[in-house]
Amino acid sequence: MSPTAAPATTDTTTDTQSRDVALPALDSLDWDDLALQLDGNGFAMTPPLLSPDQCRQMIEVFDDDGAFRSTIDMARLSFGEGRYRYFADPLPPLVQALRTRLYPPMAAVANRWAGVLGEDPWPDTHGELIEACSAAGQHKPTPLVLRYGPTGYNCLHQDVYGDLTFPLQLLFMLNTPDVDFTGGESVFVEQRPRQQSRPMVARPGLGQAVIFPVRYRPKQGARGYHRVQMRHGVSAVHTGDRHVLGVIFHNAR
Ligand SMILES: O=C(O)CCC(=O)C(=O)O
Ligand SMILES: [Fe+2]
Repeated sequence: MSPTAAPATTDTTTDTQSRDVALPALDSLDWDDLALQLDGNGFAMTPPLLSPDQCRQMIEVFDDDGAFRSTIDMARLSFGEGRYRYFADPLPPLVQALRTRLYPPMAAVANRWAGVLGEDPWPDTHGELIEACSAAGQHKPTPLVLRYGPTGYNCLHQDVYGDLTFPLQLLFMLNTPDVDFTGGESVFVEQRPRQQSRPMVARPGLGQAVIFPVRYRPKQGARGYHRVQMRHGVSAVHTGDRHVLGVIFHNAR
């Protein structure tokens, strides 16, 4: 570090490092197309956003105990089969960069949704969202890495961690489907009011992300907009290992 550099606090160190993370595909994301996918199907698939190297780094960090604040054995809690680990603060620069750089365009979608549903608007920056989380007693980071081996799966759920729930989240595929693993589809079930539920499946490739609602999204009906609930999970992995990076924007209690 140069002698003129500002004194390092954990936060500024992470922010400085995260500004240097190369994520060129983020800048050319077509948010109009992603919003159309979200409004039409309830989820949106991006082009590859992470490089194969970045995917490998995120898989390797899974075995670094010091990087995580908590580890969940899914079978023990009847959540499914596999393990996931929540990152500790300070987040790895890549994860911090994804959270801060993806938040503003996601907040634009979230604010359009809030508008039609008559809900309060979301702040423009992720820093402000994290301050609002702190004020609500939600201090713990929620980004996580999940590892499923053969027979591993994840029951349908919603990632709610307190009163404050930012309405959109992402998952990043860290392996190559049909090469590193088989099975293990991302599953979404949309629960429509007074109607049967709609199942959907996504198969993101290496480095691709899926954007989806944490709890619900607005859908236009005959009498204006209503909320359509969504849950997500993973079908059984048949062979190999499947790793995913989950980016949730709100913090946890
Ligand atoms: O492994 C998956 O595809 C789902 C991960 C998940 O539940 C999440 O990222 O919140
Ligand atoms: Fe989840």
